Amino acid sequence: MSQPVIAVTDLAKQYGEVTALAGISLTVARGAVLAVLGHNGAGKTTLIDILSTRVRPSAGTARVCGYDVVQRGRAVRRRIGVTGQFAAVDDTLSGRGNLVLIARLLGARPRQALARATELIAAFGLEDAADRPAGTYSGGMRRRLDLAAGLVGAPQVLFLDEPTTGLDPVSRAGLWAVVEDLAARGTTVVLTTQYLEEADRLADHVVVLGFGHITVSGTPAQLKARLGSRTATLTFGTELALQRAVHALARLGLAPGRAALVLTVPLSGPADIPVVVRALDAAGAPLRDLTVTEPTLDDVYLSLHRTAS
Ligand SMILES: Nc1ncnc2c1ncn2[C@@H]1O[C@H](COP(=O)(O)OP(=O)(O)OP(=O)(O)O)[C@@H](O)[C@H]1O
Repeated sequence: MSQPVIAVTDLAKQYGEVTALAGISLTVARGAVLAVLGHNGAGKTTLIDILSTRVRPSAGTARVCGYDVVQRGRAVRRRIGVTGQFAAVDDTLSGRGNLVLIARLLGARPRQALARATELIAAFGLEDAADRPAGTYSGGMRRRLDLAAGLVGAPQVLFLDEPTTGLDPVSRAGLWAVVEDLAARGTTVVLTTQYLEEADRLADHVVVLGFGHITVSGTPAQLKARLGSRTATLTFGTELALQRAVHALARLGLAPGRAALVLTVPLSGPADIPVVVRALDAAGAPLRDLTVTEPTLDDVYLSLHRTAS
């Protein structure tokens, strides 16, 4: 296996009495997308700040692109992009002007700089406003420009701290497409998010932080399989059929939830569906409809919170 692009070992950060990170270890492979989830104050931003060399760890080590973030900060900074928080946008320049300027500062020729700016403007849906001063942009447009600015240099590793907070659904989808495209081309992405849908959609690996510890870690599918359960929604044509079904399910040890002529039953494995259907048939409780819902990461997250509290 090739070297991980990010390797974190026993990383800890203490702010006075506050333990922001309590000694975490993780690795991220090239081109992978890691989503870091967690409650407010869980340590997500601290992790990003250490990996992007803004904050020094109190203990442990972190390497990005093979370079230690403390010893070789400059080498790390040359290879990463950090969007959102400190991308500087000049209000007097147009959106396009800002992006061209950054590209030029990063060493691109005028024509390349303009091409890169135009590509990013299109990716973030800023075409209509591209030639207006950035100072006239709405909050959401400004945020999109900030994100585009962080991507100008085509970094090897991109850190996105809550990248889509405050974006409308169209802009969010635009950002997701950009992240997917970058990862497909080999850029490693670490993002923090409050949106489980975002982690589910983008991430190869999810780490949930709780009070500075890794509470759970795995692929979105593994987390859902481990902590969520599938639910069967059974719809009946008559009250009689439903009553029979309730008794038949009770004999299987299942306690369904009920609303009108609909029962919802948590399932623990694939074999449960045929078992349930056969039991209902045998009880003379014909089904009008059956749907099975997979757990979402939201379910997983809520279940973790319930366990923690
Ligand atoms: N500069 C600082 N000085 C003192 N305490 C800090 C500092 N930065 C972070 N902390 C504390 O460290 C803990 C972790 O904060 P961090 O910002 O990493 O959490 P987070 O998971 O990003 O939270 P949020 O979702 O609210 O952004 C919190 O208790 C926070 O108050």
